Amino acid sequence: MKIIIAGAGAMGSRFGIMLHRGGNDVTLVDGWPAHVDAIRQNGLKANFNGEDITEHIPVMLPSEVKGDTKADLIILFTKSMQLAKMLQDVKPLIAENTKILCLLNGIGHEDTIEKYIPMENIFIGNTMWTAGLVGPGEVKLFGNGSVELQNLGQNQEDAAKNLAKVLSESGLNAKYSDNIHYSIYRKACVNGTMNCLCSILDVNMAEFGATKPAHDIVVTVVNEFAAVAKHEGVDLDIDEVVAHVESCFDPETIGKHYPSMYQDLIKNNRLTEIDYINGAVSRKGKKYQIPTPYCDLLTQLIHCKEDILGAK
Ligand SMILES: NC(=O)C1=CN([C@@H]2O[C@H](COP(=O)(O)OP(=O)(O)OC[C@H]3O[C@@H](n4cnc5c(N)ncnc54)[C@H](OP(=O)(O)O)[C@@H]3O)[C@@H](O)[C@H]2O)C=CC1
Ligand SMILES: CC(C)(CO)C(=O)C(=O)O
Repeated sequence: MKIIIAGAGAMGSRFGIMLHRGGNDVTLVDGWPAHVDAIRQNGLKANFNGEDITEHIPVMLPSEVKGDTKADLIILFTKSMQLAKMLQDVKPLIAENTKILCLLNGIGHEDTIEKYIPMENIFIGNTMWTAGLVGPGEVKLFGNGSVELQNLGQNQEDAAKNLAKVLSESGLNAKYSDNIHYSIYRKACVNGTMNCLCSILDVNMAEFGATKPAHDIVVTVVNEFAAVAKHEGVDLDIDEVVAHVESCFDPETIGKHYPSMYQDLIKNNRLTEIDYINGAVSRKGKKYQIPTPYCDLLTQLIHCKEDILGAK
């Protein structure tokens, strides 16, 4: 399958490497010139579960995208703030049947994608895989993960199941979800706790989980997400979601991971996706007249930290 990874940072590199090793025709598109140059010159280097590997995958800057070969599948892996621009940049690669799969963290990305792509070609989901950029052209990949996805358009269920099969054949452990908005809110609860709290407290997920107040904070934040989700027809099972969030504390699985927001803000002084996670819940809370004090404060604290660190 001809697959374009649109946004080949940490996660795009993971998916690119695994799909390429799985025999797919993969091309990376990324806007960071130093990263693109390094991949071109030396291949994409990864420490993959302890083993050092180099994968030689074609790579382009968005400005180099041409429409000579169309993609069967484009997997979006930008940061939320870069999504609209990337959709414009990859337009020449999109044919009538090109499927678009969005696995970004955050809530409501379909509202952006719908402006560029016909509904029948949009597939949305989320992933529990992790990845870290070590530097240009180099990533660190460890642990296990999974993907859930679903079609947005009608009568596209078989296509969604086929996409899950293609990903799973490359070891990405993907499954079709018959209620992806539930899965997205459930995953957003992980990010709405782990990402901001690890960034504010300067810890990994296992270290946060080992603190006494961790459980109470997780329960309160999940309740705020659930109250808002209910207004959108998504009825979260709060105990199950709390258990899912707390499964991230396990140092034997992904507990030693520093969430992507930590990598952005603390490691690289880059702006964060907070407005698409806790910030989205705060905005929706105001709209539905539901108090979301923890999400409001966590959003503001992350914005304070962005200002203090001069994040760009
Ligand atoms: N990392 C993780 O473990 C996980 C991340 N996610 C989600 O996946 C999506 C992609 O995240 P992730 O792969 O972590 O994003 P990255 O920050 O690793 O990459 C995203 C883009 O940011 C730019 N970039 C990254 N680092 C630098 C740098 N130091 N200097 C200049 N540009 C840089 C690059 O594009 P450009 O230059 O064009 O800006 C890159 O394509 C997000 O929605 C995230 O929340 C989901 C699960 C786990
Ligand atoms: C790995 C995980 C689940 C941690 O919150 C994540 O999605 C991220 O790092 O952004």
